[in-house]
Amino acid sequence: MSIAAIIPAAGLGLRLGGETPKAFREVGGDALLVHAVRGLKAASAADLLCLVVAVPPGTEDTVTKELTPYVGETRLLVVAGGAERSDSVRLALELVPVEGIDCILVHDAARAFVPVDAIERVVAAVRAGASAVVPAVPVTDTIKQVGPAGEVVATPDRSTLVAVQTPQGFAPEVLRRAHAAGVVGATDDAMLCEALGVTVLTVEGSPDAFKVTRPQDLLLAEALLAERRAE
Ligand SMILES: Nc1ccn([C@@H]2O[C@H](COP(=O)(O)OP(=O)(O)OP(=O)(O)O)[C@@H](O)[C@H]2O)c(=O)n1
Ligand SMILES: C[C@](O)(CO)[C@H](O)COP(=O)(O)O
Repeated sequence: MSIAAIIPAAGLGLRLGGETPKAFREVGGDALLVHAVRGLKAASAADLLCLVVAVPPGTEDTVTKELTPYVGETRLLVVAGGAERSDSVRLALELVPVEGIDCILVHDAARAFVPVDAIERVVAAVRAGASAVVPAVPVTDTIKQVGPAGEVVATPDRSTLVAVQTPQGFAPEVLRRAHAAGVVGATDDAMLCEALGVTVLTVEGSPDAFKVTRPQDLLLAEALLAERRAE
């Protein structure tokens, strides 16, 4: 059995700013999307049967050409993404083969620097029988729940909170059912599974799997990459 991976990379990156869609912004001379593909390939090697990337409409051919040198034997499919992240994942999921896959990973292009061992923990947990797996890290801020006027309503116990990252891993049948259910407003794929009553398991994530979201995240990404290249 093999792995399939979906990379939602169709976002505009409005919080990051700039003219170029976020997945195509470069760090250390390569696009975030290229870094994300390299990470998945490094973690799953020959096991990665198929990679489906959702991109801004109109960029499919360019992205196919740019990613082909990085995928080796893995089958690469590039599809136009949708209005929301979950639409992009759903459109990509439609292209994932049904036969021969025991784990589907969904991985943000924006979390381009996730370490190989974090990816491997997700895959191992799915292969050990979990239906849905998310990498998680402890929350370092105090989190407040607020009301409509910004007033604090509650302070959840921080020891019960985690921040979740990608890649998120799924048993293929569960991810397909979750996306078919038509839930709107989900900000990750695990949330769609939770809506079905599926138990979502957490495994240890990594601070390096931060999501490039705002301009200062690019500075962090450059520093992280320079450190890795110096090792
Ligand atoms: N319609 C969308 C929106 C987001 N994404 C992808 O989902 C991941 C996480 O989304 P986020 O970091 O929020 O990216 P953007 O939507 O691009 O950011 P912003 O909200 O600042 O515009 C990114 O890899 C992004 O490209 C996508 O494929 N399709
Ligand atoms: C999927 C995700 O990266 C998990 O933390 C996150 O939910 C994406 O959220 P965004 O606001 O669309 O970046």
